[in-house]
Amino acid sequence: MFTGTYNDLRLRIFSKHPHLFPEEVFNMESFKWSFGILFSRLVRLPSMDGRVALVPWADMLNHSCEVETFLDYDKSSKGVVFTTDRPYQPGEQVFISYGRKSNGELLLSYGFVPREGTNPSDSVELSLSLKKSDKCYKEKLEALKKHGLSASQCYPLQVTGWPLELMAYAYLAVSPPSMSRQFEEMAAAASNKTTTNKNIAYPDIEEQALQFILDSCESSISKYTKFLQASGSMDLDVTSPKQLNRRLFLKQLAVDLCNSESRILFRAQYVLRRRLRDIRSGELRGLKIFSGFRNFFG
Ligand SMILES: C[S@@+](CC[C@H](N)C(=O)[O-])C[C@H]1O[C@@H](n2cnc3c(N)ncnc32)[C@H](O)[C@@H]1O
Repeated sequence: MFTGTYNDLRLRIFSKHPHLFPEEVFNMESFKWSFGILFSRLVRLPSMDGRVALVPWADMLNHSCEVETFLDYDKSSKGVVFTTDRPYQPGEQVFISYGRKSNGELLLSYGFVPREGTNPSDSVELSLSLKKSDKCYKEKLEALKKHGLSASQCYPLQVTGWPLELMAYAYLAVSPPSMSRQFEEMAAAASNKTTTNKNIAYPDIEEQALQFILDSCESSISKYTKFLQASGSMDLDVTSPKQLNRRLFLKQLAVDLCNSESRILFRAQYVLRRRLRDIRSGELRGLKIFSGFRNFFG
C-alpha cells in the first residue's frame, strides 16, 4: 500500500517538480514516517463535517474502548475541547475514544491491538463466494453486479451478530433454480448501498443458508488456526537484537489480532451450529409427528 501510494506520488508529482520535492527529503523512508505520524495523530472533528486536524496537546491521549468521549471543535470557545465521561482521580490516565473501530482497524491506523474481549466494536471480515459449479452462477452474478456486488463479498461479523446483508447473500448463494425470480430481491438486500427491505426470510432454504455461512466460518477458522500454530515456530530471520525485538513485537501484534478475530469466528460458529441443531431437531420432531399420523391413519 505504502509503496503503491508513494510511487504514484513520485510519478505524478515529485519527479515533475524536483526543485520543490527533492529526493533527499521526499523519499520512501520519510513518506512512511509522515504517513504513520499523520494517521496515528490526526483528529476528526464531527461538528466540522469530520474535517481532520493535528491538535498538539490532544495527540497525547491514548484510546480506550471503554470510553465514549471524542474530541470536537467548540464554536463558543473556538477551540478543540474534550469533556470526560466520568470523574478521574489526580494522576489517573485519561482516555479518549479513537472511534468505534475493530481491532484490525486500530492495528492498521494506530499500531496496537486492545486486550482480548475488551472491544465491543471488534469485527472480522467474513468472505462469502458464489460456487462456480452453481447451475445459476451467471444469473446470480448478474443480479449481484446490478447492485454493485461481485461473486465474492466480505461482510463484518461481530460477537453480537452479523448484518442482514450477509444473510441475504447466503440466501442467494444457496437458492435453487426454482427461486430465480427472487435472485434480484436477494441481491438488492445483500447490498449495503440499497435501502430495500433487508429483512428477507426464506424458511425453505434457511438451513442451507446457515450451513453455507457456517462452512465459510469454518474455512476461515482453519486459516487462523494454521497461522497461530505456525507462529509458534516462525523463523524471524534477524541479524541484530534490536531487529529481533521489533520482529517479536510485530509477531505478537499479529498473534493478538488473530486471537481476537478467531474469537469472533468461534462465537459465530457456536451460534450457527446451535441454530442448525434447533432447525434439524425441529424437522426431526416434525417427521416423528408425521410418522405418528401415518401410524394413526395406517
Ligand atoms: C495519538 S497518539 C497517543 C499518544 C502516544 N501514546 C504518545 O505517547 O505519543 C496514538 C498512539 O498511541 C498509542 N496508543 C494509543 N492508545 C493505545 C492503547 N490503548 N494501547 C496501546 N497503545 C496505544 C499507539 O501507538 C498510537 O499510535
